Amino acid sequence: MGNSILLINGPNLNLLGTREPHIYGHTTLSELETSSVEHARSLGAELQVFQSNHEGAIIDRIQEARGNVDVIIINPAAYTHTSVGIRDALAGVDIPFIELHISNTHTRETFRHHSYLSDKAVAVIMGFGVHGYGYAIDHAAKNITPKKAQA
Ligand SMILES: O=C(O)[C@@H]1C=C(O)[C@@H](O)[C@H](O)C1
Repeated sequence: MGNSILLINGPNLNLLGTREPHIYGHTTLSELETSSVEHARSLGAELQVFQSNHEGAIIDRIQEARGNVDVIIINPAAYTHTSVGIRDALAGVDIPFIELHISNTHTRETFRHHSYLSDKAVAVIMGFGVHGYGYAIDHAAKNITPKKAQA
């Protein structure tokens, strides 16, 4: 069996498809999650999906991943720019993660230019729209060796 991947989407991404489609596109969260699971499976990997509008719920889900997830792909959405807690949770579980954004945050408001996560991420993917999720899954499935395998 290939890598176990956890995909986490943060606040307001449950509105994908109708939320500012000129920025985030017309794909719904359900469509995105379904295609992501199928894409991971085609690469021999297993993908779990999670979305929450609540910082603590995201932190709890990250903590639950310790010992049973090989790679995390996270679009923290607005919490990218505010959350030390999510940063600390990712560091605490010691699971490699890819930070993902649908938009190129550096072309947007200045408050979106800083991320509390990027310096700890294996990689940051942004600006490719929802196609970025496929790119992240490709890398997570094919190019990241689980830490347990490194021991
Ligand atoms: O592009 C994205 O996926 C990110 C999504 C959000 O909801 C914003 O708060 C971030 O600033 C950007």
